[in-house]
Amino acid sequence: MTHFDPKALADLRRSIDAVDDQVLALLNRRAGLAAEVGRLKSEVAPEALFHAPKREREVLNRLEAENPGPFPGAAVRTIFQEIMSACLSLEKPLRVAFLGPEGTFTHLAARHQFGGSSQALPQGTIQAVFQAVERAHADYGVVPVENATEGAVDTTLDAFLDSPLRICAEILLPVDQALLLRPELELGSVRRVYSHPQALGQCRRWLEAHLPQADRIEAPSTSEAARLAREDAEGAAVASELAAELFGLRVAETRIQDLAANATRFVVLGPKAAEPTGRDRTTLLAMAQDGPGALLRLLEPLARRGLNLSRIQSRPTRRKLWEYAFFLDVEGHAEDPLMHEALVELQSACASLKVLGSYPQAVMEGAR
Ligand SMILES: O=C(O)C(=O)C[C@]1(C(=O)O)C=C[C@@H](O)C=C1
Repeated sequence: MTHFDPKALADLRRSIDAVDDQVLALLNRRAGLAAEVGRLKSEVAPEALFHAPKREREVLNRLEAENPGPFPGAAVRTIFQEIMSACLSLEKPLRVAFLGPEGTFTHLAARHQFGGSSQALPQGTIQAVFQAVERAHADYGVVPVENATEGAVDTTLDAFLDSPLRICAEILLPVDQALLLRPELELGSVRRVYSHPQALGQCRRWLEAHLPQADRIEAPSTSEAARLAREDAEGAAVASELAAELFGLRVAETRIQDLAANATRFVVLGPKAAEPTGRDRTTLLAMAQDGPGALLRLLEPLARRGLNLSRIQSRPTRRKLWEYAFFLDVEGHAEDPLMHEALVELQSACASLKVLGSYPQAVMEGAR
């Protein structure tokens, strides 16, 4: 065994301190430059959104590609996302509405996309997130749209039917559900399990096996479920580990979802369309014309051009009996020539067609 040398450790830590001082000085120099960018922008358009997602993507891609290591590439992205979020807060803080309360998976997704220095505006419902952006109380909104186990989030799809908002980004996050209990409570004494219906669905088998005696009680969000469990002497919640921390609960079991690789896809509602990146996705909202072959006429213009349809979902329009709206996710950007051609053709094949947005395809966090 080698001899532990406390002096060598102290020396190394002193060297780390010196490097940290340099990192801090450089961060402040960077913040000064960003503040100058902010002043420049406010001279041109004081009311404009200062957030520049394309520039952020370029910065992250360049730094990750040029990173010689040993500093981990994924950490380069996370840290520089935070640095840019902090720099932007000096220019003009970004207001981000999301399905709250704080601690939901949607909150995690919003932080992942916009960093911790953005202003978090938790909303009670998915509809309220849409309204916050529509009324310009928020610059962006983050809502869940699809889960790997449970499928579509119908409330989000329905909100698009009545909203002028567009999708400007998507976020893909692994979702690990945990069973949270009051610190003194044992699993056998639980009588009620609170959670969002989607989360209860994701953990159906685990709950049947381990808590057959408990009633399932639906809550508007996983964090709200954690708050309810905190107030119920015989209650538990299915929520994130972050919610346990925020609401003073104990994590009785982690990763209780039926599908180990559970993930949720979120979309970002925003004011501006995203520019093409070469690896994009387009979401369309189409009302098919009534009559035989209507769905075929919707798909054919895409298939003929080899455009990959990654998802199709239908929802009743609630305007007319048996009338359906189709949500289509197609790989590519609306400005790509082939996609553009297909959209023109689709326009005449549908009763109505709306491009909900073209945006960069998300890569699962931690899988870059
Ligand atoms: O380059 C800009 O436009 C900036 O505002 C600077 C900066 C940055 O910190 O690098 C900050 C926020 C933007 O979203 C993009 C980049």
